[in-house]
Amino acid sequence: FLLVAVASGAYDGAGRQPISRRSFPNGFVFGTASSSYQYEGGAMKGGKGPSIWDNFTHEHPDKIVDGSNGDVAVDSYHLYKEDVRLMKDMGMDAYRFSISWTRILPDGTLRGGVNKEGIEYYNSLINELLSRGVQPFVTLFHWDSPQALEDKYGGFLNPDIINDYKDYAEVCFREFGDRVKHWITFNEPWAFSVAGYAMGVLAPARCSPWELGKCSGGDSAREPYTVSHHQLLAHAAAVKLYRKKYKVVQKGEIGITLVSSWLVPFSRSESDSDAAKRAIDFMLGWFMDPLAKGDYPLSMRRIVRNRLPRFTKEQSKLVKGAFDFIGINYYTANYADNLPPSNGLKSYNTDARANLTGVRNGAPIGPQTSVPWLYVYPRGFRDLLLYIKEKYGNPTIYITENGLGETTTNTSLPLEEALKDDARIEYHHGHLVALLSAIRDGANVKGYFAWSLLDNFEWATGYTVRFGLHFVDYGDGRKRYPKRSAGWFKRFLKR
Ligand SMILES: OC[C@@H]1[C@@H](O)[C@H](O)[C@@H](O)c2nnnn21
Repeated sequence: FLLVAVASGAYDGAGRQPISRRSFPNGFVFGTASSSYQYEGGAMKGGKGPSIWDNFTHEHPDKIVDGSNGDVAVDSYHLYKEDVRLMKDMGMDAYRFSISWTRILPDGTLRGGVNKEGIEYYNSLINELLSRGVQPFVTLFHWDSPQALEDKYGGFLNPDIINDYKDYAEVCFREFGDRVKHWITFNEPWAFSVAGYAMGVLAPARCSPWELGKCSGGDSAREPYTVSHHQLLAHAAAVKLYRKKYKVVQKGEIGITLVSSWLVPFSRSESDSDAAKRAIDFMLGWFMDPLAKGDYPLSMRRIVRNRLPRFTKEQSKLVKGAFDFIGINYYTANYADNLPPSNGLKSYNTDARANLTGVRNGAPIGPQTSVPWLYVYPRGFRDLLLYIKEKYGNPTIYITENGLGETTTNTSLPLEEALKDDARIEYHHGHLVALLSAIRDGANVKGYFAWSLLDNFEWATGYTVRFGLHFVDYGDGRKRYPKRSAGWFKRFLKR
């Protein structure tokens, strides 16, 4: 068996369970993932309008660990052909990237005009992918909403954005839908709402004054719920449009990407078990319940009460079933420790009454990493996927992100050292084994995208955290160098 495994290239000689593309069902899609603000650069080039991330990084460089921004990022705006070559060289089947709303509609609205250079850039990228046999999976919104709409009516705080988002989506369906067959409307509405409006640490950095972001404006008790509600309604409007006007001819599929950690009760007590259930409702159920059942989870209704928006009958029908697939981003797991009800200040951050921690009595839930929130816990990947299977009727799933980052402030590390990312190989191997186990137990997963093809702009930690299968030399023209993990994937993907 070992000889066969070695011969097939599956066994990488490191004592790991042999696994390769051939372990997965026929037609299973392997890819890498990226996003426009983190990769493209060309932030003011080619007719692109400013996004809230251009505004946030330039107005508040102090809120980014290294004071950096995505003006150039990893310059995929100019180097995308090299990127496609790298993913092809690994043997990847697909590439998940996002379109910048303001590269298509610079002031966010159709009335403001379509930017032809933006259309041209994405046509070039899509055509380059297809010419190399790589399928495009396109995310329409990965947090970089138009600054003009923020200024005009408060962005996602205002229901007006639903129509502007639908118009933007239609331009993309019309211009690219003949070649793009997999659409993701939103990336992680949870992260956009919580980091942007409850904690206030990511754009547009709104929150109650006592919260982490020490924001100048916002309300952590209400705005996260309003913004999530509008993302769900905008998502449903785009799905309805795609199904009504484009799906029959273009024959593509459309879904949404959600993120969830796996939550393990801190103790065997019933209160901690309930805390874990509440915590997953407040992170995943917030979106999966409306999409699968037409309303928010009962646990949220009971706690958040009149701060939680209501769906009209019409809206509930629009949202329920508004997906052909669900994208799942999985990275890590936490213990959930019950918190007693408090009469203190209200905030999304405390509503679930669950203290989330990676450590229990001094022992981490899994190996810690140099990224504070990321503990390695592949078991949670399997458990989360089987939880979704049981609770939500086994929807079709793509794993749209899974990956390991490391914090590297030491810029003088020799290049050959920087390429030795055995921990990343271990991480992906462990999670692919867990994924295979969930699939063998019936989870309906059709693909897996590693985050990320390249090191890139990691939001509030700027360029100090690297998630790439390829090292990017920020000191030398953003040159790309395959790390050991790229070589591992090449062997794993060999047909
Ligand atoms: O932090 C690493 C990555 C980010 O770079 C992605 O933009 C985001 O979709 C995400 N969600 N969870 N983890 N991630």
